[in-house]
Amino acid sequence: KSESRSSAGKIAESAGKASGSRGSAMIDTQPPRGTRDFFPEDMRLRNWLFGEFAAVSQGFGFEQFDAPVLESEELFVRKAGEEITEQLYNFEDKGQRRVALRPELTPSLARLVLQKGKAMQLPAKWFAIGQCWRYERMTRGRRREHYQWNMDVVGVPGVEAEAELLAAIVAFFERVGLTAEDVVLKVSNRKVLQAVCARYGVPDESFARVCVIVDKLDKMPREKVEEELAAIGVPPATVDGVLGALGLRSVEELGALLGPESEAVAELGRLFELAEGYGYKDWLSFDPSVVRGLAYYTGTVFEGRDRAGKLRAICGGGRYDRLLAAFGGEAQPMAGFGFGDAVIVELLKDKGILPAPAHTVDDVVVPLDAALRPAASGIATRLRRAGRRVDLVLEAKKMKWAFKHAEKLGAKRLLLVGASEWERGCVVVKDLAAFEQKEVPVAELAP
Ligand SMILES: CC(=O)Nc1cnc2ccccc2c1
Repeated sequence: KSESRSSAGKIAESAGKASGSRGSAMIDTQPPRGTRDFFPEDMRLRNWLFGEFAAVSQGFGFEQFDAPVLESEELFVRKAGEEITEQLYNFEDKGQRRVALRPELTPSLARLVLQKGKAMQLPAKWFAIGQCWRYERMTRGRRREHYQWNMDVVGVPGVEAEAELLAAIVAFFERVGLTAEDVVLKVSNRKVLQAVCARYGVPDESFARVCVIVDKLDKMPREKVEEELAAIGVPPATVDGVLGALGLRSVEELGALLGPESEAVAELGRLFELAEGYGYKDWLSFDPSVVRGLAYYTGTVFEGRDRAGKLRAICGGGRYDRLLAAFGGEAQPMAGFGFGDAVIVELLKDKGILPAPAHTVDDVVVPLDAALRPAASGIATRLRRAGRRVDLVLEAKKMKWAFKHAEKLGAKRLLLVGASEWERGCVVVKDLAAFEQKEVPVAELAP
């Protein structure tokens, strides 16, 4: 120990010479590119947001899970040209293993369900709040990490699962003060595209890629989308048919196009009927242009958007019944959504309803002389055991300083431990809200 200390001492000493009074040359204090630090005031907002996510999830009877942010790369290797897999934050670790920082939580959920196997109690309703990563070229300058709230239902084949998930999203928006005038949940079903593709003879194995490409329609010019579709063998006539279906304006029109026995029509109709029952129908809008960019969706798809159309999707999700099979497991119906921590904050800011949670404590305790510090520490312990948030002043301070300090902290009470009162087994309690001051026996301190 002393050996390494002295060598560290030597390094510090030599560096000291190099850069004057400071120990060594200043490190770069910024976080890695595309990532964020959470100072206490940022952490208070994040804890508030995650608290709302968790409260809604628990209100719906969902159980929380988590998995490592580091996963085997194979979980995310999909051949559908998704942005999320093209920007995988992947590398080879020191054991020559191909690993990746998770870009989403759903594959980890699937892995846990497969790991649990027969022991899974179905239906399962699980939620998670986890950091997800992507590696974007510097050019875009976009963030490389965000936190995502996920809720998923495993083992329910009917759209009752999606209806429940949409209800949870609406419950969240209502909790944070947003209304159906601010936000719309756009709903569609990939079986629309599937039926149209089948009608035009698009091979099944191209379906996921078609969805990923068509999802880019609102992000790039139509010609570019047509080019990408042609590049995977979807001829222009088919592109017109496919894109035509995305322009439908009602479930009725959809029925006319796909016929009354279409599964998509039945599922969407049932979903809107359930939405009516929940009481959130006003939040929904059938929008066949909603495809979502994840390859594994197989049925219902949805996304939350600000009605002003200023922001990117707030959240998104859908049904993905084939993911477990794709991982070599027994197929189970699954549906879920992801809800990022970035766009929602933008929206709340725009609406002027972003909370600013303050740091506060209940009590400030200060010994009025050094000899009474042990007594003051005991007072703090007593109050903390009673559940009070206590700021114990750790250095010798005058009353005036303590008073200002307590005011700054927004404390409810200032407790002064002074010699004469202590001899009587009391402390002075200043009630900072009622501007009252009284002498209180220690035993009566915890309110
Ligand atoms: C608006 C935003 O920060 N989006 C974002 C940021 N980081 C990510 C990281 C992985 C996957 C998706 C991501 C999405």
